Amino acid sequence: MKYASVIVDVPAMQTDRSFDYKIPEEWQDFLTPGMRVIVPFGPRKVQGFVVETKNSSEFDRLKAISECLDLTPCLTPELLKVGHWLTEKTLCFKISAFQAMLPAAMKAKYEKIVTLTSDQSIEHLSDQLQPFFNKKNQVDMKEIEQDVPLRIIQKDIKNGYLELIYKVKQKGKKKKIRMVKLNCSFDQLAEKIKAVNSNAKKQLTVMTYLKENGIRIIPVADLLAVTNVSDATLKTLISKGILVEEYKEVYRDPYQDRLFEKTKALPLNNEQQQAIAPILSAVENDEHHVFLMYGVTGSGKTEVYLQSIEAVLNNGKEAIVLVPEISLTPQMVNRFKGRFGSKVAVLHSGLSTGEKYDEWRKIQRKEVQLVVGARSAIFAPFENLGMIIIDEEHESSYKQEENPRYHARDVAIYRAEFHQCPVVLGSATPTLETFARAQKDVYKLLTLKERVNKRSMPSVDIIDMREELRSGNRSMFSTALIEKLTDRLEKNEQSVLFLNKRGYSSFVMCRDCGFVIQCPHCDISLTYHRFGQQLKCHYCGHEEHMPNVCPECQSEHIRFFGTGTQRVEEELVKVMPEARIIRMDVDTTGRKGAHEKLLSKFGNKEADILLGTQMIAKGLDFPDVTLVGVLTADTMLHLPDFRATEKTFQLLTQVSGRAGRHELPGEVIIQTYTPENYSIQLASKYDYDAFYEHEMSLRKSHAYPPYYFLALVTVSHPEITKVVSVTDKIVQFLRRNVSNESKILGPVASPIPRINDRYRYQCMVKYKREKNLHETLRKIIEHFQQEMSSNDLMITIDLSPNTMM
Ligand SMILES: Nc1ncnc2c1ncn2[C@@H]1O[C@H](COP(=O)(O)OP(=O)(O)OP(=O)(O)O)[C@@H](O)[C@H]1O
Ligand SMILES: [Zn+2]
Ligand SMILES: [Zn+2]
Repeated sequence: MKYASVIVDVPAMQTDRSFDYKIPEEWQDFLTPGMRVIVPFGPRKVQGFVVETKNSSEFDRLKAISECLDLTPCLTPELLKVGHWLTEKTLCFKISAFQAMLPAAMKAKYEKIVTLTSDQSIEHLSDQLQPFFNKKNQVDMKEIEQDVPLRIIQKDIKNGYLELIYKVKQKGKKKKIRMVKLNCSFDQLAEKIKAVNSNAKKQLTVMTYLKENGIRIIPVADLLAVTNVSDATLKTLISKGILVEEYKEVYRDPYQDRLFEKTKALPLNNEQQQAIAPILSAVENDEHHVFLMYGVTGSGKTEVYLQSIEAVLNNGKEAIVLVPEISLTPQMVNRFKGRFGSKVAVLHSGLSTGEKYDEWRKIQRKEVQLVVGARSAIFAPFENLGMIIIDEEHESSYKQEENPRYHARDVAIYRAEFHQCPVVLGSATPTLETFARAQKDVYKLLTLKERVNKRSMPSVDIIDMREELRSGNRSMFSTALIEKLTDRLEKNEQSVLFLNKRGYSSFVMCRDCGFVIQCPHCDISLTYHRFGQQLKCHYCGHEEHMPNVCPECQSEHIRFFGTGTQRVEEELVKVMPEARIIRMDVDTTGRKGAHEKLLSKFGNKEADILLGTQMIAKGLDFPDVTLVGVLTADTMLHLPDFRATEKTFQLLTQVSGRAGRHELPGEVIIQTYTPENYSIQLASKYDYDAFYEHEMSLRKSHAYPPYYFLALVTVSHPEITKVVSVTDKIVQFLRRNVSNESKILGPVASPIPRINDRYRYQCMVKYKREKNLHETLRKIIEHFQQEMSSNDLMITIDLSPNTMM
């Protein structure tokens, strides 16, 4: 008898371990760890992951596995290890860790389909399977399962003749394209052409086209386009039996119809050569090191990545490149596709569930060797990893803000250790944590001090907006900014205007009584969206219509405050009516592909000014951009977050880096109400080193990372008294169980004290060494387990909190 240990999909403390099941006879040969199964669990049947198979079990009276969901493991042995580690590291349930590593398609409802890998495969199929594929190349798994044992199907999958795929039940998603196929030989076609009535010109056109070009099968859309006939003509040919219709599954590659200009490795300059040498040596010798490539904007970091990857692929290994979601622009993707073509899979949240699954399958089937993607691409199921690159290492989006609360950088280092390969972290403004490690030689520091071709960094002017106001300028643009924008317009150069929206929204306030409209469920003001005159809550999604009068005092003087991009655009049109403006924000980029269209319009110089939010801060590389304006530099400075200054510094540096990247020199204007703030001052001088020193001393005196580690416990419940008493108990328990060296802050209300009608309290542990902290935190969860499942209590623990919100 064989047994399987299974982690079941019941996310709770009591079930957060593996359970043993019997493996039915017919599946014993092929059931391997990493496959998903359905098992009886109490009165129900649940999904689970097989984590181990074995010949004996210490338990008796075991139930048997009811169903196998995979015929190929969806998690490699290494990823299973990563899952266990994630559980330890982030205190999440094992099942959450495993599920986080799979594409969404495999968590949704789906049908299982078995398909032939190619037309020739049918000849090699087992006798029992052949009949299913005589007429079609895709068969529902349910049909086959009834007659053919799974191990026979699995054998043909292993041999590469069949593939099992999951088809997500999705509405309106196109995953097949309509094709027409010739239903006779070319000789027969020639006969038919002679026989056709010469009045049927359109039919003749189609038939002749197919014959002369030797085409047997073609997408309908293409055929219609080249022959200029209508669908009705094809229908006639189909009804005559000359053509047959067929739907063919295609990879939903969103970049498929773009052509990539092939690029070649550029000769590296001196600094680049010095930076790449140790990386290449690690690749050659299969050594695990973490490199920090600290290079100013435009210093050619990406070129170094590309050539390092080339070495990895030449070595027969695979690579993962993480880039922040918002800089995963077509421009960025093109740089990788241009160099590595079809060896690249791209994973980002703009793809549909099906598209993501297609890209993931390319990795699993070893059809690609390189993945470029956002955070979750770190779980790409490569088995022969040769390098992991994290571009813009400092980006906060690398941390997942829901369970499992992991940081992609930690996962990268863990995986790279396993594969004995290098990790390259790149940034012009590394996080203090990372830079501190590089200073201590835990990470190897590689420095690119100069821009490519010794181009100078753009010069930065800080404009004090309070001065502007005093001298009578009440608009949102300083005199200097307007002057420079006008100058660029005259010279036919381009400008980028950046509006820092984070932590700053357009709220609605009554000018008479000062009443601010708040979300009825959360203690936060609603954000005004001009589109549809709606007020929205960014935390719970609540929406309401903009009122005409103040709900408090009935005054009509109720207005929205704050500067949305739309407002800026309107104001800008007033002062510079002749400028062509492209606005990029959530409203203009909501539709799929819109982002890309707007950027390529700007790239083609169909506009003079690109106006946008965070979205335009990164990765953009346009040769004619010579001016960058930051409208309000300080909106983020005042967030209740110890990283607020660091984030401001990073953002200002990134934005400034968009100007003067090619032949033309660049200029930057930073408008601010707090010009004396050191992060603004030092960003304007590109002085990361001084910023690092200054910020480190503050972190030290306030006991924040990187000097201390943090653990944040957040408690929420619909009743405030409950929240307070639970948080209080937690704090007391922590005090009894951590060392004197550690500091415990709280209980206090969270910076947003109520979300979605739930009150929120928190406490924080600051510690240097605390061997038993995980253990202690686990005990807390265990203690409240009962109330968490029955009494609507929620406790979340974040062991690397990014924000304090
Ligand atoms: N060795 C080289 N010779 C000539 N041009 C180069 C070289 N390396 C990079 N470049 C070019 O210089 C420009 C800036 O390089 P790249 O985008 O790689 O810099 P980066 O450091 O990644 O920038 P950022 O972090 O600001 O996005 C690009 O247009 C790139 O093609
Ligand atoms: Zn009022
Ligand atoms: Zn709300």
